[in-house]
Amino acid sequence: MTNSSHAQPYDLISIGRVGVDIYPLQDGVGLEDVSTFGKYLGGSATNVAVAAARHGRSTAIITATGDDPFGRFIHAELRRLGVDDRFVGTVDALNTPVTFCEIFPPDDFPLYFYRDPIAPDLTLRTLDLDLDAIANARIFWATVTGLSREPSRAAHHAAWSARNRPVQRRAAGTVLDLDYRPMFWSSATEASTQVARALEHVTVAIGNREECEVAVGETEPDRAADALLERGVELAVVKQGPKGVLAKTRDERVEVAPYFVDVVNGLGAGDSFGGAFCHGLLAGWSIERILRFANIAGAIVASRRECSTAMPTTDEVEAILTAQEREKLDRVNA
Ligand SMILES: Nc1ncnc2c1ncn2[C@@H]1O[C@H](COP(=O)(O)OP(=O)(O)O)[C@@H](O)[C@H]1O
Ligand SMILES: O=C(O)C[C@@H](O)[C@H](O)C(=O)COP(=O)(O)O
Repeated sequence: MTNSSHAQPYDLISIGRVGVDIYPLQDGVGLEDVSTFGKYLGGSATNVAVAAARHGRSTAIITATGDDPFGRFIHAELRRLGVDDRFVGTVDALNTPVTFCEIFPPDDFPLYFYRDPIAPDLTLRTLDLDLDAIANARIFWATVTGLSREPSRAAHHAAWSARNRPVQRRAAGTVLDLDYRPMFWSSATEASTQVARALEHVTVAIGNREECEVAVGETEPDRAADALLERGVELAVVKQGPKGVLAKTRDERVEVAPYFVDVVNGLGAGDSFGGAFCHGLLAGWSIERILRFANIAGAIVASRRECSTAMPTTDEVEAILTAQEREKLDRVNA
């Protein structure tokens, strides 16, 4: 996987989990009582690439599957959803991971990951990476799960070195999704240690309140954002599910209220938020506009069952933004 033949730098390259989400078609019951399931492309980093592709961005995912029918499904879905699959490796000896969830709206969506003995995406090595493509990508998105095991952890650090090397400082558009899934770690303390090392290399950190606690020991959004800025990131984003989102830079604080929806399945909202956030960053929007757009994109996915195929188009999000602005104007003029 060296010497990318992709002529233009990608808008977004993400690295991390891929799998098949096997989600119940019944709500409010445990997996023991579910009778039918849907099959969807999944994995947090993959979902982010799909989300950005839905906004017209050129994206690729660095990951790996097993050599099996689910692996072939993943390649086909990536291509169908507009994500370049050239950096998706195949590990013969491992199965493609599958992920089940339970759906107890509005706020309980337990996940069951089947990634034993190890997921192919955690076996990624530095020599599997196209470091030129990573260095040139306008945004490089990584998640904390990729730091949970070697050789994936070393590969992530090699990727950050490739981006930061020419000028010996953090390259713009280097994002760490604080995504913390406790089942992938021996302890929260070990995760905190690895997140601290990673935060030395990135310019943007995004996480929910629980993830901020693992990252910097804070759950209160303002304090969490401040602590992330103290670690040297330029932009810290604290997602708060149905309570909206806060972002801070050294000179700016922006908070956006939630866009209310009837929640079907909250899983994937953060990934939709992430892909939409990257679209806004690439477009050069103000932080406020980025957050308002991404907030709606996240809420839309919370109102749908699945993740990857639920990602909204730009037009869907813009239509809601326009309606919100019209309502605001009507209120002012009333
Ligand atoms: N129930 C919801 N209602 C409205 N917006 C939501 C809801 N859940 C998520 N969102 C939007 O999506 C963003 C990301 O969701 P969140 O659940 O905080 O992330 P994660 O899935 O990473 O935990 C939130 O900051 C918010 O903008
Ligand atoms: O992330 C996974 O491996 C499973 C995902 O496909 C799942 O949809 C999910 O949990 C999404 O994560 P979130 O956006 O942080 O809720």
